[in-house]
Formats: sequence, C-alpha cells, structure tokens
Amino acid sequence: MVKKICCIGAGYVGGPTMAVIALKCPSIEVVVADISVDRITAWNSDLLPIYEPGLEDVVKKCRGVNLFFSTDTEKHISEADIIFVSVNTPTKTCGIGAGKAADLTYWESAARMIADVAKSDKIVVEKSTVPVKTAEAIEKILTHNSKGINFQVLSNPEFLAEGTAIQDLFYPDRVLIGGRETPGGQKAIETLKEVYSNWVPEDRIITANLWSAELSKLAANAFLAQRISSVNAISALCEATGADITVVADAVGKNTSIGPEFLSASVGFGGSCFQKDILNLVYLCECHGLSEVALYWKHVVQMNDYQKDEVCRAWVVASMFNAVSDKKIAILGFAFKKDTGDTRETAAIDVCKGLLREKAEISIYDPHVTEDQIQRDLTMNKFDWDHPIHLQQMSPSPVKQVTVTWDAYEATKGAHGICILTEWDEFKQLDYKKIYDNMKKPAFLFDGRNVVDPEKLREIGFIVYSIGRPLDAWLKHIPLTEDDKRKRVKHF
Ligand SMILES: NC(=O)c1ccc[n+]([C@@H]2O[C@H](COP(=O)([O-])OP(=O)(O)OC[C@H]3O[C@@H](n4cnc5c(N)ncnc54)[C@H](O)[C@@H]3O)[C@@H](O)[C@H]2O)c1
Ligand SMILES: O=c1ccn([C@@H]2O[C@H](COP(=O)(O)OP(=O)(O)O[C@H]3O[C@H](CO)[C@@H](O)[C@H](O)[C@H]3O)[C@@H](O)[C@H]2O)c(=O)[nH]1
Repeated sequence: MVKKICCIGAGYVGGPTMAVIALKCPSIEVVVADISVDRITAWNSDLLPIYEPGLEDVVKKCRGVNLFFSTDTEKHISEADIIFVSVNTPTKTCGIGAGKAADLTYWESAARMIADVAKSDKIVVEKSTVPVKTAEAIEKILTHNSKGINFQVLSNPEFLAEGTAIQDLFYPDRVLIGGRETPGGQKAIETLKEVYSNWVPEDRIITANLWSAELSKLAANAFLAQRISSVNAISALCEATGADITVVADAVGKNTSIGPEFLSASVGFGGSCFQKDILNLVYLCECHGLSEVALYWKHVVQMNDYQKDEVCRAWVVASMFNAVSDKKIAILGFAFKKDTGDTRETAAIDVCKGLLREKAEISIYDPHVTEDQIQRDLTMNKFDWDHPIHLQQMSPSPVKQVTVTWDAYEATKGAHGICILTEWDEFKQLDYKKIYDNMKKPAFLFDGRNVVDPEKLREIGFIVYSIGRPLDAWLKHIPLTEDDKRKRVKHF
C-alpha cells in the first residue's frame, strides 16, 4: 500500500501531476519538493508559479490536506514509498554533446540525494524526459550507495501539454510505465499502476520495459514536432503557389490515417520539449552510428529554425522596404502557445531577436508574460532558459529597444507593423479598425498563427501576411535580397 509519494521538482510537470495524483488518491500523502525557495513559496501562496487553466482549483482542493509543497527534500525522500523525479533535463551547453545531448546534472544530483538519505526500499520514477538507458545509470548511482536498500527504477514519462495539462492528466490518452523484467521490477510496475488505477481506465495503462518507455517519450515528441515542420514546409509552398495551407491541412487531415491534430501552420514550434527532445534523439542516433537517422530528425529542427528565423523576419523586414530601423513593431503574444505564461524556446524570442538585429523598436503585449520574463528571455543565451530558475541570471540590463505593455491597443499605437506570434483567443476579438486608425501607414499585419481573417483586415486597409495563405498583392513581388537567398540555402 502506497502511503506517501514525494516528487523532486515542482515545475510545469511536477506541480500539476502531483496535484492531480493528490486529488484522485486522497489516501496518499503527496509532497512536491524543490530546491527553489521562491517556487515553493509561490506554490504555497495564492499566486501559483505557473499559469495553467484548472490548476488553481485542484491545488486549492488538496493543498494542506494531502498535498504539500516543501523545500525539505531530504525529509520527504526518506519518508516516501515512491519518489518521482521531475527535474530539468536541459540541452548541454558545453563539453561532449554540447547543443544536442541532455544534461543530466540535476537528475544525477537528485539520484545521489535519494541514495544518501533513503533508509527503506524505494520506487524511483523517471518523470523527466531522459535519454534511453538513463535508468541504467540511475540504478548504478542508487545501488553503489544503497546500504542494502532495494531500489526499483521505473520510467513513467509525462505526455501532458501545457495549457491543457489538467485535462490531459484527468483523461490521459495513455499512461506508460516501464520497468525491469524481473519479479522486483514487475512488482514496482504494479504498485505504480495501482496509483493511476484510481482514475485512469486499465486499458489506458501500458506497461513496458525501461528502454521502450524511455524511447517512446522521445519518439512521441519527435513525431508531433515532425508534423508541424511538415505542415510548415507545405505552407512555404502554398505561399509560392497561391494554395491555402488552411484548406490543404484540412483536406490532408480528413484522411483518418493522418487525423486533424497538429496540422496548424505557425511561426514555428516552441516550448521546453520539442527541440530539446529531438536534439537528444539526434545525439542518441549519432552515438549509435545511425547518421542518416540522426540527419532525418535534425531536419525537423532545421525546418523549424527556417520558419522562425527566415519566413517571419524575411517577410516582415523585406515587405517594410527592407528597413525597420527605428520603426515600431508591435508583437502580440510572447508565450510559446496560448493558455500558458511559459516562454521557454518560444518562437517570439527568435523573431524579436531578428528584428532587434535590424534595429527595430519593439513593443510587446502578452496577457500572461511579465516584462521581467521577456527581458530575461531576450538576453539569455541559447539553452540557458532550461536550468533551475535560481541558477539563471536574475537582473540583466534590459534591452532598451523593447517595451512591454499590458494592453494590445497601447502596444500597437503608432506602430508600422504588428506580428501576431501566439494564438491567444483574445487576438481574434480585438478592434482592428481602432488599431489601424492609430498606426503609421502603410500598416502591416503579420499573422504567424492564422488567427485573424486576412480579407476582413485587408478591407480595413492593412497589408496582411498570413502563414501559408495566398499572398497580399503587396507581398507578391517582394524580391529576396542576396543575403536572404544565401540564408535560405544555408538551411538545407
Ligand atoms: N513542461 C512540459 O510540458 C513537460 C511535459 C512532459 C515532460 N517534461 C519533462 O519534465 C521535466 C521537467 O520539466 P518542467 O517543465 O517541469 O521543468 P521546470 O523547470 O518547470 O521544473 C523543474 C524543477 O526542478 C527543480 N530542480 C532541479 N534540480 C533539483 C534538485 N536536485 N532537487 C530539487 N529540485 C530540483 C527546479 O528548481 C525546477 O523547479 C523535463 O525533463 C521535461 O523535459 C516537461
Ligand atoms: O499544429 C500545431 C500544434 C502545435 N504547434 C506549436 O507547437 C508547440 C508545442 O505545442 P504543444 O505540443 O501543444 O505543447 P507542449 O506543452 O510543448 O506539449 C508537447 O510537449 C510535451 C513535453 O514533452 C509533451 O508531453 C506533449 O505531449 C507535447 O504535445 C507550440 O509552440 C505550438 O504553438 C504548432 O505550431 N502547430
């Protein structure tokens, strides 16, 4: 009988996942522990550290009853029967595998702490996304320090998506549990299965060996990201030919073997997972001598870089006479997708950095992202965002050309152009006539998410670029600069 669960890592996964386990398993005490004092203080306050629809309700129901947030990781590890590890697994920034391999520093330190403080048998669950065979390394750390304690390592990757995390956790497509094919491993699988059985139908709980479970997570993300790069690749061809990506994607997705999900062309996928996990997969393939396979997956990321860096910036800059220096460009949406305040690896960072290189003045509005976060994102080095917050640079000197407002009308006032970079529902409802009247002319609108009706905006007077849709007459004849041509070639 599981009495107590401890989760190391109170982030986007650890927090919501444990809150839902606490809600669905009232007889289990659930403690989420973290090294970041600020994060734990926020989890214990009225202003939770992450914005996620439905999360506050769940936390309020359980917090202080059977759900607790604590910085005393050691105490709760020693008392728990099951320990989930949901810490950062960023892309390495230096040394062997830099820019591709997963940095397992935080995972290893969590495993060492478990080995140090455990006084009874434990089930240790990989919740973080990790390279295949990580469980073997973790087992070695645990058993070499174990003092005769029996540790069982399970892989239980998380498939939730931000913005829909609570629904995804309530009604998962599947729960995957991998373990050793030994009596001890199978018993551990059964124990964790019992926890999920409190609310997940039996046929949705899949059991596997450790390596299949670890690889399934990387593979699932690679497949999802590949669909987005595929639809974005087709969107470029739509623009070149006069086809409409929304019609093409709808027609393609009607094939039941393909399905309609993940076929929205965009300014590029962002988020903390896709790029990191594909690079991780690429590195694994390279380590196993599978260079063609590595190259195949690498192109998914390259296509995404092309979409972020080239399409939007090339369209924005080129259509505005190739000169945006000192022009005000309004950015609507900075989060990597709607219904989250998360900006990790958001396409908006690349687009803004591209515009800043061109010396544009940028005015940003996002309903859930703070000025401090935006300023840090625009000054951070690649991959630094994925380390625990207390290890990140806290007060960089702000980028002077950037202003952040809490109002879309303020952000767009006096602007030459607008870029919609996140598909927030409220952007569909804005009074675009009022916005147009307050902008410099000609007024440009670049819709990187296909959220507005281009024809209605053209009637108002905007010059509109919508990803993958028939081009505005203004945009049809923009010649590519030699520099842009070279950059396009560089990508492929
Ligand atoms: N964000 C998602 O949607 C998502 C979904 C599925 C899987 N994942 C994976 O889950 C893992 C965690 O992702 P996240 O988005 O929750 O990250 P996160 O940065 O939001 O949270 C990780 C937390 O771990 C804490 N931490 C790091 N080392 C620690 C230690 N030694 N002891 C205690 N706390 C420690 C950090 O302070 C941080 O609060 C990653 O491997 C990620 O790839 C993320
Ligand atoms: O058709 C689409 C769908 C998504 N996106 C973009 O792709 C990114 C990722 O979106 P999404 O997958 O919805 O959010 P994540 O929270 O990153 O979730 C992904 O990454 C998680 C972390 O591993 C996995 O658990 C989830 O299953 C997987 O969907 C975002 O920038 C989206 O805007 C598109 O551009 N077009």
